[in-house]
Amino acid sequence: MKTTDTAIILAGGKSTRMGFDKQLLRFGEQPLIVMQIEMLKRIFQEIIIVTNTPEQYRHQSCIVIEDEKKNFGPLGGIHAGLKASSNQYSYVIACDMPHIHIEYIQYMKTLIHTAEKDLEAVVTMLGEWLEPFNGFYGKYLIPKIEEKIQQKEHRIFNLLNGAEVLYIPEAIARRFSPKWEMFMNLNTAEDVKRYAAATEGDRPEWSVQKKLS
Ligand SMILES: Nc1nc2c(ncn2[C@@H]2O[C@H](COP(=O)(O)OP(=O)(O)OP(=O)(O)O)[C@@H](O)[C@H]2O)c(=O)[nH]1
Repeated sequence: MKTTDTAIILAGGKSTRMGFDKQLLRFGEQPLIVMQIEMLKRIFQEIIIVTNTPEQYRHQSCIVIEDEKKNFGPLGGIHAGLKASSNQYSYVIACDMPHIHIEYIQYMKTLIHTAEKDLEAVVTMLGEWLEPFNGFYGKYLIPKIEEKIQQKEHRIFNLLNGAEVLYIPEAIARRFSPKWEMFMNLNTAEDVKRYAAATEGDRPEWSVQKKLS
């Protein structure tokens, strides 16, 4: 039985380029990560946040965990999230991605459910480049991630290289998100300013919270 009802939000990064903890980025009344949680709850029964600061989420009805393998970047977060997931496949997104595309997520779920093979991941290509987030990862990958971590290999690209992956071509993904917004992430304060300026009118002003709760 292929189950796809978990979303994992990766929020355990160092935010070095941003200069402040990305988990605290706020647009108007709500932190971005809380907006993500609300949106993802529409289509997922289980939400898992993988963070270094679990105490900040005590008011959220989510599963909140820390990396088991620390300092392995997003791969460590995916590993902890997949282990905690009660579904065979989990959707994975970074906490700095403001555009969640529900139809695209549903499309990927359908690909998993209708695939003849047992896939290990569904991710999208941008030309030759892999988009590691806004994709699905299967529990089958847990031992492979552990092997990579043991080899001190952090790159998601190299993990997927040896796995049964369905790569969605760019042209198909662009039918859903012509300007590629659904893969956009905010790495620097400049990115945030640019994004806020581009969405002026749609998004309330941005700020940084002191803490989430
Ligand atoms: N759980 C977990 N999440 C991580 C880890 N490293 C990065 N992430 C998350 O993965 C996503 C992409 O991270 P990056 O932007 O590449 O890294 P970052 O540490 O947040 O930022 P920089 O320090 O500027 O590279 C973000 O949502 C991060 O919070 C980690 O070690 N553990």
